[in-house]
Amino acid sequence: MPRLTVAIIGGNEDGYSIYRMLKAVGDVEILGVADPDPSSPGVKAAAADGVFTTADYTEMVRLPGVDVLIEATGDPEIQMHLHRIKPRRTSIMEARALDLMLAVLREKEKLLEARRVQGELAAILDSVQEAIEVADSRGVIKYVNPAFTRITGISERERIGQNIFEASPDGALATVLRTGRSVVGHRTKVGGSNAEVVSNAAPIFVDGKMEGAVVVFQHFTDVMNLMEQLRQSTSIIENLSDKFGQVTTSKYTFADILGNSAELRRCIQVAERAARTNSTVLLLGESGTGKELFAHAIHHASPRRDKPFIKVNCAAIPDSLLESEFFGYAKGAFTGAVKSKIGKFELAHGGTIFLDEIGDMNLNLQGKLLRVLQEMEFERVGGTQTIKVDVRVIAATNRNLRELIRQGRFREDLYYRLNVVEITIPPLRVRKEDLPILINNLIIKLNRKLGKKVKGLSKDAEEILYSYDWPGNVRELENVFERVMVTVDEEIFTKKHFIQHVSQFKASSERDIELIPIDQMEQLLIRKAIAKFGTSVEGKRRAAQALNISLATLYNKLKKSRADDFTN
Ligand SMILES: Nc1ncnc2c1ncn2[C@@H]1O[C@H](COP(=O)(O)OP(=O)(O)OP(=O)(O)O)[C@@H](O)[C@H]1O
Repeated sequence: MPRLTVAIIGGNEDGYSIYRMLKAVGDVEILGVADPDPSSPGVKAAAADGVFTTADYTEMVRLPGVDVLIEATGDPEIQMHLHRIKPRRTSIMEARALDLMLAVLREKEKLLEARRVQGELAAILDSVQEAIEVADSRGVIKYVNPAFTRITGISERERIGQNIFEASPDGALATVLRTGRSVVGHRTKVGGSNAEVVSNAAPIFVDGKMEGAVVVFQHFTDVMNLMEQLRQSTSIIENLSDKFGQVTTSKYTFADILGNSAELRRCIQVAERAARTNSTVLLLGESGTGKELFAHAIHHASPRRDKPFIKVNCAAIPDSLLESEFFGYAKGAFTGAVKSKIGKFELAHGGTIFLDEIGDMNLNLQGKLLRVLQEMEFERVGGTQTIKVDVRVIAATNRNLRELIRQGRFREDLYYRLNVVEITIPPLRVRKEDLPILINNLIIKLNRKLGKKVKGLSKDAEEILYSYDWPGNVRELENVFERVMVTVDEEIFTKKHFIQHVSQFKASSERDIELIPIDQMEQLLIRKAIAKFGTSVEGKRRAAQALNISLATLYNKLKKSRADDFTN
């Protein structure tokens, strides 16, 4: 088809617009653009495209073979002049006609854009995995994609043109057209096929009027498979994040155990030797002597050091929860078990489990623990799958296990299982030569922590500290120093500071107290501490600290005294 040749006079906005649009029209050739201003957008665009440009519009008239001169300046004088000088075969399109032409061209451009978008959409809809079906407001099916045919076995030719109210009257699409409301997760059989699907459908509104509806669906088994995969992934993630939050490792090494007394050195020696093996260790000793410190150090010096070190305080967890704490529970094991939970033995796999206050565990659980120690396998509470673990066990207690066995409160067989290596850490009162190094270290540590400059102790302070029996052992020593260092702002501590801040010293050295049975005295002190600090968990923690006993021991004593009024 012969090309229509045009020349544009005027490179301003109008000239530029028409230049751009004509450029996009296939069968029009632009021969030149004229404008006295070389920086006008029309002239610049033409020059960039290699199209002839000039400042003199009369040159356009002389261009050989030009069919149409487009006059875009709007200047009547130029228009008249052009009419006079143009060759006969050349037409002139004037500025007024331009608007009409531009409008027509813009419409064409929009149409082309719409076709392009339609093409792209069709390509997308053709490639999605879910089936798509569209019907107009009367229910006439207008579109189905290839996935529709793949899932239902119904071809596009068969389906398009049918009415959805006849083809699938109970389906999501018909429901949406009937109600005007979206449908989510609708499970149905596609009419005319055996495909069971899960669909989502929504109305299509144009200018507030429902023009039709669209449904997207998947094969039911695909959805079920996806849900199963999702469920499995969620459970893996939950387990991992559960585990991540709970796994701990050892915090102390043998270097953190201070003291040069022969008694303590002997314990350290045995513990170091035991660390190199997998043997179960039973740590005995009064409260605050450093049993937990030893457990950390043993794990740290063992080949398991990079694996978890998991502590379970058997006295702090109610009997009813201890079993699931140890072994975890399966989903649905009891009301409230909405998901499964990993237990401490599983968490400790590859590493060490530290069973603190083992003497406080109930007999029933002692039996279960014995089985795990023997076989290293167990089931989660409410679960059926046997879980095998490789865990090194360190147990500790400040109770007299032999006495508990005699009373029938501790299983003898468990005792022998646990005490493969038995280490009894001596109380501080029998190794007072460890006091200087412990005190020095405490002062350095607390100076740093509290921003103080304490240098040491006066002679009389040393005397009183050395003459005291430290029933709460190293923990008590730590608490006494922290209390004094928080409240006293002096570089050298004297006897008076300790007497003032440590009621036990007053009791033993300055005041006569009435003699009453020890257990009654203990209850009195516990009542006093609870009354002072309150019955909240934090209050109990502070009470235990003031009494120089562990929180677990406090709970125990509360339990034993049946002092229900103390407990929450
Ligand atoms: N030899 C030691 N050197 C340095 N610090 C020690 C030593 N012994 C104990 N401690 C410190 O004393 C505090 C109490 O120690 P730990 O908790 O290990 O005692 P425990 O015997 O496990 O007590 P409980 O039986 O009450 O649980 C801790 O802060 C610990 O770091």
